[in-house]
Amino acid sequence: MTEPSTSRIAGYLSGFGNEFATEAEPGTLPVGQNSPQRVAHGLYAEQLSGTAFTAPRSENRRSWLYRIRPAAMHGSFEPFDQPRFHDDFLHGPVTPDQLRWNPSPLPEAPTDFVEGLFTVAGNGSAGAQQGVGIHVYAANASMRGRFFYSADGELLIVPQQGRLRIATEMGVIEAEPQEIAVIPRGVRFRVELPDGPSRGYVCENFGAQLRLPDLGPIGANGLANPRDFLTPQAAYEDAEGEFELVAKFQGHLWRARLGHSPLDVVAWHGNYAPYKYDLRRFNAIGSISFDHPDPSIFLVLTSPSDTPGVGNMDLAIFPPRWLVAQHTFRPPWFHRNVASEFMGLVHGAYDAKAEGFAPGGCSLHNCMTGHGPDAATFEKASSADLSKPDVIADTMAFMFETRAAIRPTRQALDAGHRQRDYQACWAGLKKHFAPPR
Ligand SMILES: O=C(O)Cc1cc(O)ccc1O
Ligand SMILES: [Fe+2]
Repeated sequence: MTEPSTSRIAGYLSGFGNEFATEAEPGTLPVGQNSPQRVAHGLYAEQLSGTAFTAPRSENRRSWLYRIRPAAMHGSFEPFDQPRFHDDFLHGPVTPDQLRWNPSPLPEAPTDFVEGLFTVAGNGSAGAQQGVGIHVYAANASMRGRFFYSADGELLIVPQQGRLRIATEMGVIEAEPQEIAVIPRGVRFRVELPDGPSRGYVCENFGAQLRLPDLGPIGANGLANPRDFLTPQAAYEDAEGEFELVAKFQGHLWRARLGHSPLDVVAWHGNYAPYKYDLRRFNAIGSISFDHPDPSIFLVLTSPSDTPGVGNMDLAIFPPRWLVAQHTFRPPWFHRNVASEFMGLVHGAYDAKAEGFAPGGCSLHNCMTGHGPDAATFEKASSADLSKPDVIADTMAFMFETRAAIRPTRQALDAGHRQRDYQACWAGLKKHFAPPR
């Protein structure tokens, strides 16, 4: 069986959540209607909804796909054995410890994206339509003859090492480290690894779809700007053969036989589609007077919960920036938060941790668990010369922040690459207290 390649890869369509219209063959999209008696070029029309039909117009997401064969055509599903990727967060012990992991080891045996997913933590469930699954992937092979979708949540993919070529039903996304890609719930795709061994993070969002946050007093521009979000143009493959469709459904993986490539959408229109965003485009806003601002200033995307202002899940990043605050401890302060924080490092070093937090690693600081700068960072920043600005260059850390506690999985707690001595990074903080006489 030869692997099909997408027939046409054009550029991207720009904007967040737009009503896009794109066709890989001219004259495919019906004019003035969605479902004509016969679709042009002998295609099938199919609607893919991402919100309830009756969701308010501002929230409503759906697309119309014009494809060679409908998505209904596949064999029956049977369990697919990949036990490292799941959403069983309820059975592991939940510790209030600060937790940190070294970068996930890259595999030696051939391992594709689906096989290389490893669930680290999460909360909520697909059934409850709230919470997140937090996974890392470490893979060295392109998916061959295999396609995947999650019916449980949209997938926010954060590559850390190696580019991803994500061929989806709606077109091809190429995402490199320092970019993110979001694949909506249900959209089928194949991940190819043009750089070989690759690693990254995935947040599977069971709640409301990610969106740009309101900007409040920041104004009409800033943080992540809508036009920097890129959605692929339609691209299709017309291939028959022995293929496999892997689905994540209610926390479990399933496989079904397919006699054709499901990436056979010749044209589509709508506002439910994958997208990518280059985190280096983020317009960081920070303190130009004093004090370190709350990390909400670094919000890229948010999945709202049913409580206004409280995210089911937020994506924040810590990009390169200048630090100029006066009479201020410039790095992140010591803190305990009501929200729970999973962090990863895509590139460089993170300003609160002098060592130990390596690119490809991750940390988890749960609700009300104390954390902050390590001892070396504290000593350095406490005596830094504030008459000069500091530049934080060559760095890209991120945080998945959730309202519910993030429950680590048993396999993550037991993993050889967990740093069992993580707390030691604060052990050297000296007692400086000198009471006034
Ligand atoms: O814990 C962390 O390092 C993340 C973080 C960064 C910051 O600048 C302020 C608060 C916060 O939780
Ligand atoms: Fe924090």
